[in-house]
Amino acid sequence: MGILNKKIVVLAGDGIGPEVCQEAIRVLKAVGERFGHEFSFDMQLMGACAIDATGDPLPEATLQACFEADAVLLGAIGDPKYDNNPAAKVRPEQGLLKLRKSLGLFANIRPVKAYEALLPQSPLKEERIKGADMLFFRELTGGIYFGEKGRLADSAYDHCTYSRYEIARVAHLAFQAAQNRRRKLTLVDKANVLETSRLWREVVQEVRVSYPDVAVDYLFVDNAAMQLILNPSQFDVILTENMFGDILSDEASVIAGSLGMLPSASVGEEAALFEPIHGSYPQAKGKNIANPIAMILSGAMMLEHFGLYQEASLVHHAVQEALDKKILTQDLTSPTLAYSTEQVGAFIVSCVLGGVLEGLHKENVQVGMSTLI
Ligand SMILES: NC(=O)C1=CN([C@@H]2O[C@H](COP(=O)(O)OP(=O)(O)OC[C@H]3O[C@@H](n4cnc5c(N)ncnc54)[C@H](O)[C@@H]3O)[C@@H](O)[C@H]2O)C=CC1
Ligand SMILES: CC(C)CC(=O)C(=O)O
Ligand SMILES: [Mg+2]
Repeated sequence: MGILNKKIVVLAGDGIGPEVCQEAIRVLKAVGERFGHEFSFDMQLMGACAIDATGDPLPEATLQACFEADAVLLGAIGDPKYDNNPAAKVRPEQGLLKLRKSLGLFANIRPVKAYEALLPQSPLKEERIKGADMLFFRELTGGIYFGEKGRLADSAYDHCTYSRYEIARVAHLAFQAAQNRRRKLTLVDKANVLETSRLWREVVQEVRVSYPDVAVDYLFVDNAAMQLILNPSQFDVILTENMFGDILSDEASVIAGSLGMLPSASVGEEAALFEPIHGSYPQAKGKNIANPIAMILSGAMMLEHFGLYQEASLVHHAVQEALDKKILTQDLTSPTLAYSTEQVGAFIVSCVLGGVLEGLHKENVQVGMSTLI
């Protein structure tokens, strides 16, 4: 891969969003410096900060910039003044959902693994989580988050709908990823109760015919929530609908050691967006304590999306170095031993600038994304 010139829109958002974005940008600039790539970063408003500035959680200028970008980096959005006000009509999360829909980001890919260096920190028993390495494919633009919703006199409703097309397109991506991994796919649903889940099973049974080398199993979501903690190593690729994927991947972050460790890529036919799976963690806003690694690894997923596998691998090695040397924020260690958000970012930058390139993967090791989009 030669030298690249990429236009990246950054939606830092709310709470800890700007702090973790700053560290990811530093790391990406270090990658640019090391390899000669030109990354430009265009900061745009989305979320509560956009409501404050314009009244709109996703201003037209932001959406336009995202359409024109090579990729979008998103920190997090959300603010307690909306969370604690059920009557609010305009909310930061509406901006995020509209952005996902407008950019057609139908698949949210969330890798989860148990890092050897963090095993002792986990509240889960080491022997249970050791070696766990899974990849969530969460459908991102359908289901209950996007169905018709409303209030009647004394009740409220949120409709959940899925079409065959919506299920099949994300299922194909998940099967292709499984082919590049350990060739196992688990569909998580609630097909014993929900009609939409029965459609998911039907469509996945059709799609699987094209991937005879991938073993498929089916789990009800309640059982899956338990199996994730009991025996996470049984999972390779987990395919599921929007809300189940949202919930289960936060649960799975306990296996990785912290919600601040999990990155994600949201992809569609035309666009790609990279964001940590966590929210705006408002309690930590401005305190320089948030873990920036989920955001930095989201940047690494963006590098893979650009085909920059060696560069992404260098970032992964730099993160590994931080974990091995215990350069950790307070979610992963005791407050007295903890490093700040900026210190963790600075350490990872120094590893990117000084790390050995020999032996780094030149192919995609994380997700096989080049084959996906
Ligand atoms: N994609 C997004 O922008 C998302 C936004 N939200 C919004 O974020 C706001 C807060 O939501 P919560 O439910 O509190 O979820 P959250 O993900 O912001 O935080 C939950 C807990 O996870 C831990 N945590 C999260 N990120 C961390 C990090 N980088 N480093 C260390 N620890 C971290 C903290 O213990 C925190 O209390 C809400 O307004 C919500 O709507 C929630 C999830 C995703
Ligand atoms: C607004 C929410 C759907 C965001 C969230 O929790 C997520 O995408 O993980
Ligand atoms: Mg979530």
